[in-house]
Amino acid sequence: MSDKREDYISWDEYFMGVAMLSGMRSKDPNTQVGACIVSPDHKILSMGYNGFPSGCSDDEFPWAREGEPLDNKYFYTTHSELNAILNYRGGSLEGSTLYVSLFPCNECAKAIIQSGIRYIIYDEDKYKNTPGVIASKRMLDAAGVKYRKYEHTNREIKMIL
Ligand SMILES: O=c1[nH]c(=O)n([C@H]2C[C@H](O)[C@@H](COP(=O)(O)O)O2)cc1CO
Ligand SMILES: [Zn+2]
Repeated sequence: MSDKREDYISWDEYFMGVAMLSGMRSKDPNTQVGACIVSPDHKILSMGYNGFPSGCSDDEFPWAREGEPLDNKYFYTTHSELNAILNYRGGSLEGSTLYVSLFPCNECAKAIIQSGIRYIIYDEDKYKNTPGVIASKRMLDAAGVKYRKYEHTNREIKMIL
């Protein structure tokens, strides 16, 4: 008879939890996105969140959503998924799974496909009606990258840090 704990978190809760924790590092005042890439044997390979590239100061580059292209964030932010892919220095991401708190855009979809990620588990899909996300799904479908929505369990996790 085993004395194993029964209320441990599931793989999905674990990896989406890590993705969400990573997103908490984002300085974006409007949307914080986190990503976690996992190997087929459940090992975390990489993590990322949305932010400016190294050397581009969060205090000097703009976080605005509006204004001239050079004066808002969109030219400058690296998306969480791309950061997670680029943060991986170990070799191949072939066959891996991406947990991400927001459905990947078309630019990230290209990087996901080309890096060999085969599965996506996403939480929010708040830009689903935008051309970027429609194009993303079109490419992911064509390339055979599977995606599914994360199912919330409503488990509350409290950490005192
Ligand atoms: O897939 C994504 N991954 C990702 O990290 N982002 C980032 C870029 C921006 O910093 C922010 C989106 O900003 P906003 O929601 O204010 O337009 O989220 C945005 C997307 C778009 O789907
Ligand atoms: Zn993106």
